[in-house]
Amino acid sequence: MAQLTRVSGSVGLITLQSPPVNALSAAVRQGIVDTVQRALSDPEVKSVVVCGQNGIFCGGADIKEFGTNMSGPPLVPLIHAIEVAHKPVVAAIEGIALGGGLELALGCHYRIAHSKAKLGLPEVTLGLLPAAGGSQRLPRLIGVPAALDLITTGRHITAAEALKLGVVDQVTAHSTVDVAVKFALSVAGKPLDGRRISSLPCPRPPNMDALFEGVMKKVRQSARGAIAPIACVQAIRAAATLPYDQGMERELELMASLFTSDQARALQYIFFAQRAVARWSMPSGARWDTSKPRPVHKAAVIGLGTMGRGIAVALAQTGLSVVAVETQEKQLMAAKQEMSGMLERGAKRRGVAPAFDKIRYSPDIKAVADVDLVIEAVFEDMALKEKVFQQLSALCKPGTLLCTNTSGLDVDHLASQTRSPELVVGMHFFAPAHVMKLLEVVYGSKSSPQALATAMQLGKKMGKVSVAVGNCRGFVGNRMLKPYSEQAFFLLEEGATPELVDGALEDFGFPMGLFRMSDLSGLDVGWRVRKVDGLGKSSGASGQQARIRQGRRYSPLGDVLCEQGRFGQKTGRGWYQYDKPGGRVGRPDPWLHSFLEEYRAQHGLVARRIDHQEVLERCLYTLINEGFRILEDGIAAGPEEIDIIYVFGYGWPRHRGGPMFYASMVGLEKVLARLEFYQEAHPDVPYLQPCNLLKRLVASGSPPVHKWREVVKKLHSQL
Ligand SMILES: CC/C=C/CC(=O)SCCNC(=O)CCNC(=O)[C@H](O)C(C)(C)COP(=O)(O)OP(=O)(O)OC[C@H]1O[C@@H](n2cnc3c(N)ncnc32)[C@H](O)[C@@H]1OP(=O)(O)O
Repeated sequence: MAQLTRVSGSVGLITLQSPPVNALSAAVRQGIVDTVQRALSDPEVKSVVVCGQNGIFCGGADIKEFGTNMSGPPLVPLIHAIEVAHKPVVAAIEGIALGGGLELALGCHYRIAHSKAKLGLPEVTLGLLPAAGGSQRLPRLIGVPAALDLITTGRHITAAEALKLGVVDQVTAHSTVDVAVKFALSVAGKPLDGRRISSLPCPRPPNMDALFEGVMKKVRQSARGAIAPIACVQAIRAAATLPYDQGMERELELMASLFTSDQARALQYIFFAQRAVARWSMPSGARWDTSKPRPVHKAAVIGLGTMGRGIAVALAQTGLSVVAVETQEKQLMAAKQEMSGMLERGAKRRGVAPAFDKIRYSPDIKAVADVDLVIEAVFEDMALKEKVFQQLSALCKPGTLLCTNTSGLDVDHLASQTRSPELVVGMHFFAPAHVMKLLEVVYGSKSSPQALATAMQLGKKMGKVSVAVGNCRGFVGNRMLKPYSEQAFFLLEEGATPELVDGALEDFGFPMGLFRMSDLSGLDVGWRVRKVDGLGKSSGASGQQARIRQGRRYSPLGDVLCEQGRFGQKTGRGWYQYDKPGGRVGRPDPWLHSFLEEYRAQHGLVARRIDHQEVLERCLYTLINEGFRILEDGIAAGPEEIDIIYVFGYGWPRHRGGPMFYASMVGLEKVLARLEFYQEAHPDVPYLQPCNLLKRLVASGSPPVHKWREVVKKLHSQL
């Protein structure tokens, strides 16, 4: 909806009214058409200001309408009608002007923004392009290179940057609407020819072909298979080379191919999933909107290894007072030095002063006495963590929340070491903790809703995408990774190479295949865990028996490499070879290929041809199958939790929407059939056994992914 009022005698003020972000729903578009028409035909109105209700200009097209039978007036002619108006129209931009919102403002003759406003064309992040003239008007207004940057990244810019680039004409720290109305009065009756962006020539950059070629190459590389960024470049090229009308035709044509694409559906699913996971619930029925978080002003981090350093820096950057505890003097000094650098670089990037004074370093764990929350980040060793939790329980003031940054150890067991198990939760950060967006917040069987609410709120404050999950070995992310990596090892045994497996996964869209990733994080990490689990020691025996552990198929390949000191990048050798220890560029290693051949011969394995499809099906479908088990076990409340964890923490390509969404796109019948097929071929691999929930969903006609949450809820209520 939109409302027209007359202010200051002769200014027609059009206010968009559609909370929470004044998105351009059918009703709002109709409202704009009607109010613009009335304002332009009213002889008393000499100029017009467009603004949004509640200090928010406009969040763009109503994403909820996509995928429905869209009705109401389309945006392009609506914006065109504003641009060709004979009375000046001024956009008063407060809060946000995003997507269609900014395109609407670009159709106005003047743009005035509040200093705190954010502007952008984020359509690419939803699998689209700015197709209400944005791809044609923006390059005409600010030039091709700047438009390429904004449109292909979808980044939001500040009002100050918008002014510098020429997106807006003026920035004010006062009431934007008042300033815009005053300005509208001053330009009433003045000629508008130079103010209609579509009639401006697009500035042609020197070496235009080379520029577009270079940008296209860069975009293709970073897009990892996403089609929207490429279409954005093509649309801007049309702006730079074609007259406006033809450019608009090209924009429409490109948008048509994106609008109904699976990628757009996947990206829009992720947009809503990210918001859905913030509305967490616990099996007890406790929910985000009924559980009050405790205030956290002061926090402590125990253990200043890589994770602890990142967590402490992230907390300090959030504005909290932090006590950073490291009992080993040498490690404390090293941490202090590195964390100062991290704070300095972070502050420089954000244009603020470094938060050095927010962190107090201490070698003594007693320094936690007055904090509101502790995050334990010591080495991943249960005995050590047990001891720390016993100490924390004795030292902290009553009511202090105790969190463990473990990547998979039992939160309930740690809680049992304390006097107040209801105050214990897991906070699983991802390295580097001050950069990575994902936070798995793990509630144990005794965690109180308030404890979970506090950790979730803290995560949000830290700028993390926080996902609440139940307690089990590996939680959601690492638990699903296990069958995935197991299949990759089996594929090597059966004839694949690390580069073949990685190539398939990277073509799918992962930034790094499993073996490349394993070289980066260190092969010894998993080896240590396997040894604790009673695996991880190569028996030296040969034949099939050597590859059966604890009653199931097991591949000792990774263990054998570790026994040879091949830990990955840090030792210069792993699944790949590197120029030197610490080298970053991995090359296929002939030694490893011979080693695989010898290994197969030793174990009576005959190599066969493996293609990309088999790699994807075996690695990804077992991971998805485990995702269904996680839903069945009630560890994640819905597929959205799993998908957000994989997109934000595990490099799953966003344009494929996360593993569970991907399964729904592939078709659950197909996933089930392929799992059954592989299970028949490998009966000694339990992870290939299709899980009951998957079978149940297929039997009930494979409902769409947004219905799974309800199915799972029903399933649990029947138990
Ligand atoms: C015809 C095709 C044309 C396409 C052109 C386009 O315009 S595409 C859309 C371009 N716009 C965007 O991509 C903006 C998306 N929104 C955001 O980035 C953020 O929501 C925000 C506007 C920056 C606000 O962020 P904030 O953190 O303050 O709040 P939330 O993200 O939680 O959002 C509040 C609720 O508003 C819903 N919402 C936001 N934007 C839209 C939108 N464009 N359409 C529909 N709904 C939107 C959001 O889902 C939240 O709703 P809840 O029900 O509370 O979850």
